[in-house]
Amino acid sequence: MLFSIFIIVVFLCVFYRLLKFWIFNPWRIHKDFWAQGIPGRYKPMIGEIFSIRRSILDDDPISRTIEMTKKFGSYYHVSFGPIARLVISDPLLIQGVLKTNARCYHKSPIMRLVLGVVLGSENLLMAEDNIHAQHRRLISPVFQHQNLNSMISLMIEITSNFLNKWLLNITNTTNKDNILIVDIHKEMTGLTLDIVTGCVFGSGLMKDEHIRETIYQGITNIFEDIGERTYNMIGIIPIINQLPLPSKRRIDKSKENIRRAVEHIIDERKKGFTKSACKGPDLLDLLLSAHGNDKTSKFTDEELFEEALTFVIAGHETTATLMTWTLYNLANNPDICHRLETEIDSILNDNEEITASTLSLLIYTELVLKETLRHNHPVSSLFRTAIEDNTLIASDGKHIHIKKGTDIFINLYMLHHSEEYWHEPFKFDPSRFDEHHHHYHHHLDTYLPFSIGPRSCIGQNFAMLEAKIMLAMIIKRFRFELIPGQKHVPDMTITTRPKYGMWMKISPRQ
Ligand code: HEM
Repeated sequence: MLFSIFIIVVFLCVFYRLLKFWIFNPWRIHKDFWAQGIPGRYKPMIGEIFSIRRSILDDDPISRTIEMTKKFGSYYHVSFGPIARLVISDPLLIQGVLKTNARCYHKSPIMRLVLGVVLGSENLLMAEDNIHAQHRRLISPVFQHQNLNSMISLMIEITSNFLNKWLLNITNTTNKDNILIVDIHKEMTGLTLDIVTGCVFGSGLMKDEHIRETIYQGITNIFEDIGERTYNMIGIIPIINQLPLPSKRRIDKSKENIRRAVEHIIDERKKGFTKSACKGPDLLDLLLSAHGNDKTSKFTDEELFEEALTFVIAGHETTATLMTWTLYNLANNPDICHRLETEIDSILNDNEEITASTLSLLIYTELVLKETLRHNHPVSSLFRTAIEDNTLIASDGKHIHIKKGTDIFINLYMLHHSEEYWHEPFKFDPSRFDEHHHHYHHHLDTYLPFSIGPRSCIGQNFAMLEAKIMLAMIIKRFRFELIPGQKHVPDMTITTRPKYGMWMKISPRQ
């Protein structure tokens, strides 16, 4: 009897929680937005899932976001499944969430559910509040210029070896046309993974082909599964998200393999069996020696593992996506490509000796990367959730009261393509970032490729350094052409990588 009552109570509790999650909470938030005169629409239970899914199946995710912004403006409320969210592309609102009111926001549960299965919660990307602040303090010095500069030679060496392989394939005697046809995104992902793992793990990774393969394969598989799990909703519904379905089991297995490999690397380094492959300490050395002012707070083994993996996960797809779209833009804009070639030819010598000062001369190269970071931003949206009630102010002066539990979708794509802030926003034009030419002098932050505030990208200087080196070396040696008849669809799930790859014809320049 007692047992039956217990079962009924448990059942009612679960039922109530589900109702609250699916119906009461989102309804409360939407009602509040309507009362404040904020435009939007609410479809109970499913929200926008089907319309988003349709736009993905139709290979046109961008039109949807443009249409919604045209219809509702730079802030509006919708739902994603059971999650009520405010979509914002207004720069002042974005600044409020990421900077001014940052303490009222956490990363959204969606992100936690999607990436948390891989990364855990004790790392810079996922941790919150005090733990995040402590990790950020420990890690910030790791990315100082002096440390980054000592990584340049390794970045060059890895890129050079990589490009030599292309050349070898092209000059292969069986290759009569002297060209190579590749999925450039896959190539760039391989290259950025080589660079980031080289800079994090050093010789420990490079000397062991098995470990390297485990990490590469594991990360590739995990990325595929989490993308899929977001859109069939399995990955974003609590409890269901933990069920041992095939995708979850695959993720767990890959994660376990990666964990063993990375723990092995860390262990070897601690014992002094391996060392940095950079001129100075690598990221693992720097993590191992990071400590607070009191010299006592150091990372635990679990934290070390998670932070090292975070660098690899946060650092490779993003940079690869930047490279892919940069080459795409260059292939579509021969004049810009020609100007870039001229700059690179005049600054780089044939021995590929690149130093920090050579890099500082590659000004147009930087503009091309900056414009791609605007036009084809690798991270097109950021997700937050309000952990307490707070008020945001939009650039039109409107005060918006945000209820605790509201999800915020920061639409960086629309911010970077707003006609209000950018002249011809859909045109690829690196010169818009040229100090001498640019015509915008607004006080608002309208360009946020690396986000802003206490959670902005800690690897941004690393990423720009790496991208500049890769682009300069690639353009110095090769020319690119898009294979006609392809669809170029940005997959907007995690990064804007091209959904169907990016097939290009590569030929040597000299
Ligand atoms: C072009 C390349 C890159 C882009 C566009 C990019 C962009 C971003 C953005 C927008 C965020 C904020 C995410 C959020 O708030 O949810 C972020 C965070 C982060 N990024 Fe990057 N990133 C890039 C490369 C890298 C690299 C190379 C590394 C490491 C080596 C890295 C490490 C991180 C970390 C650890 C965070 C979390 C910081 C925190 O929450 O304190 N990123 N990145």
